[in-house]
Amino acid sequence: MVATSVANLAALPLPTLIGGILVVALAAAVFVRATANLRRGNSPPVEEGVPFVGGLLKFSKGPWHLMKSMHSKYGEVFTVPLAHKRMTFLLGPHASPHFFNATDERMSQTEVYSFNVPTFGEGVVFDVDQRVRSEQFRFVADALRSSKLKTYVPAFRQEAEDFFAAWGDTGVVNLAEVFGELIILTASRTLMGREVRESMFKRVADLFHDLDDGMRPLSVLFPYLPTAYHRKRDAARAALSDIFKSIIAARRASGVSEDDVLQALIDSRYKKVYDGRATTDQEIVGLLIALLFAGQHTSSITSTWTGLYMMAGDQKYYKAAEEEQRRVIAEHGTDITFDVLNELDTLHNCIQEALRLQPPLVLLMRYAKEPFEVTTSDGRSYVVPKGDIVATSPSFSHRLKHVFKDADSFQPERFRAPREEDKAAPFSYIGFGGGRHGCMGSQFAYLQIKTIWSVLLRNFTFELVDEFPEPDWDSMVIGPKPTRVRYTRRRL
Ligand code: HEM
Repeated sequence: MVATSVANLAALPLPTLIGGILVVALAAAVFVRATANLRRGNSPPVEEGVPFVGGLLKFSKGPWHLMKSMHSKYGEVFTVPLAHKRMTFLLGPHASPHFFNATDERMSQTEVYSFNVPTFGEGVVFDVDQRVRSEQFRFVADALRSSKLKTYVPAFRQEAEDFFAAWGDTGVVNLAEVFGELIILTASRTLMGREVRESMFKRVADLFHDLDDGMRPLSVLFPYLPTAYHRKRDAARAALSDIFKSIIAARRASGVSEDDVLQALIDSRYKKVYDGRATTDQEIVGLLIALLFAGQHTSSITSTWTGLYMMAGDQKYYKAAEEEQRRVIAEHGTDITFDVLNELDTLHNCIQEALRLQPPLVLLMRYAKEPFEVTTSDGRSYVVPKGDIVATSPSFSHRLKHVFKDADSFQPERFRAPREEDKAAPFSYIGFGGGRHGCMGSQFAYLQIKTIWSVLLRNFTFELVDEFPEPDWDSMVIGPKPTRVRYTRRRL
């Protein structure tokens, strides 16, 4: 039967044959799409004109333009085909609660963030099931709770003062580079521990650099591709693991307990899984690396933007933050403590506003494990099908003009009464994410950035040498393009 049909086809003139094939292919495509839509119910609008690869190309230029054009065309919920996948966006405080409030059984992180496994290591975070992960995050939450954070402030201060003591009376620096170096120093003291800071900082910082350099846009799709960067990453991961395992062994042998996150992870025990055993060395190293990754670029980028916005224009906000420092010095003396940092509302709001305008994590993602319904602010209901990557975006949500007045301008006072624009609706402000997986290090980050900027405000004035920068969309975590500033030493 098949043979006969093929013979008949072969007898047809070529143009007729090609035409016939095209008609059949077109009909098949229409049928597949129509039945797919039926199968999916009323799924969100898809950018039909964009072929698979087209979405990817637009995306590779930075997701901002793609989100802007799709949002103006379709509203808060839409789907973009990305290579062989579909990414459905839920943008703004009306649609994004579906993202932030969903249980892990409905919207999972594992599928979309598992590219981190070669970096963080096996047996932790995205390499384990949800029950184990939530226990491991409990260890992290304990290590970062307020009573512990208080003890980290003197270390932040010491590192910042020593670092800036090496600056001259005046000079020109790239702030992003400065904070990149300083944040790994503070992290080494408070997260990795005294041993690393005192005797092997340079080696660990170099290894961390190689590990970080091995995480590139290509690694998201192909984390195990045998590239030179990935090989260096794997070697750095193994070397870091050896270093930390020997530190852990020495601490266990000596019985000495330190005040740092490493110690908190060593002392952690599972409650609901693994028969209540303690963390293994491999898990401790993996969690520590995951924390370094979560906090390093995000904090250094936010420190940089905070400074750049404060010193831009007529320096209105730099002067206001200086005034605030004068006030706390008059009240409490020159010490920088946990309680003093908690009084710095102006500086706090400047950091918050820098993070609103320039959140380093532009897209947050999950994987839809089951279909779910979402209703837009104008009453349209869609069913997002199982298997979609679901994304929301701090950068996009933070610029919505109906949520934030004059959304493109730097106005730290928007967070204070009577405006309090971030509180008008849940999930309006998502620089630290929110809901079930909100950032566990937000308080740590605020304390660290406030300490560093307090030291700077008390000792230097700044001016921009270059134009105010654009974001650099080529990186994984988005920061400003290199920008030079001039510092001048003075005492407040
Ligand atoms: C300005 C600095 C920071 C920013 C902007 C930031 C931002 C974020 C965001 C947006 C998320 C949510 C990710 C998602 O929903 O997929 C997140 C999660 C997380 N962050 Fe941060 N972060 C910062 C600093 C830190 C620091 C310093 C630490 C630790 C020392 C940290 C630890 C974590 C952890 C453990 C999670 C995962 C929480 C979970 O999945 O349940 N972050 N962060």
